[in-house]
Amino acid sequence: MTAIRFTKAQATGNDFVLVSDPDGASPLSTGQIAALCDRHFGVGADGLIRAVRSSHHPEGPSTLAEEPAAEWFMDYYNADGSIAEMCGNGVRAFVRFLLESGLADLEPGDTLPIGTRAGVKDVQRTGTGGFQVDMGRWRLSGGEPLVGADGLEVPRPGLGIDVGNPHVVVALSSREELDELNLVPEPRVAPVPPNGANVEFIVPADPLVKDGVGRVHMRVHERGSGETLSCGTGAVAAALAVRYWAGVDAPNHWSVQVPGGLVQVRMFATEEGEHVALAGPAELVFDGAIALPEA
Ligand SMILES: N[C@@H](CCC[C@H](N)C(=O)O)C(=O)O
Repeated sequence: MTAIRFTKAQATGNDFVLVSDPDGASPLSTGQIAALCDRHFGVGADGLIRAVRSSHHPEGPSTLAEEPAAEWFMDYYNADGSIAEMCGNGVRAFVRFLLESGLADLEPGDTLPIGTRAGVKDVQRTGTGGFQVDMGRWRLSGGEPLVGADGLEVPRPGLGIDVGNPHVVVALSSREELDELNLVPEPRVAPVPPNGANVEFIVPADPLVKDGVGRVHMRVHERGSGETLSCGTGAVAAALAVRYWAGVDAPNHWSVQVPGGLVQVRMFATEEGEHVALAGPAELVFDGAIALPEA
């Protein structure tokens, strides 16, 4: 059995195993990824990220055609080994890893473009030591499915939103209802989304808007990972959904409280239409080596 070196990272409690494979020479099987992410027999994480040079990744040609400066590709997998298009917390952890490994530089005010399956994402440092990611365009998608969950007496309507990966956001009536949800069983979405979905349950804070910033509490069940302490793309979808429901006077800056901390979501105009950005912290936790099971 060969050993693999890894770094463990977290971003508002959403945790990741990061492995460096600059030449894309060591792809991991679904079973190997699930074994590394296993919290009892492996490192334990919500997802795994391979750092691959875009020039050596199968999706590299489209990445480099979009942005030739996107040297690094975030090759993201969920804890069960399934592929995801994008991870908002993961991209901040990925940039922290690139910087601390000496694989990239990012001066305050500069931008580091990162390749993902959902296109190139521009990352900047924030004034508080974290990172802000321009998540790009978003769209309503998947209609208004009904969502059932352990703890809800009857299914509730959700709102489908695509922010590079699929989400369904469900509004609950109180903090008690949010706290009492059991998100170990996967929420039931009907009709079933063709590619699955991450499901966010939200409750507006009281007051909803304070000092011009919208505020919302969120819990999430992630596709391929189960309940997590945070989901960056989920926080973006939650803020977009609440703004959509709140109407024309709703703010374009939202603070999303998740079990693992606080992230900021901002909507802003660009030449190609509205973009949405996500900001928050990301830290490396420890390095190690672990035996890699046969593929
Ligand atoms: N935790 C991530 C999202 C990871 C991917 C997701 N589970 C999916 O399958 O789409 C985030 O911070 O956005």
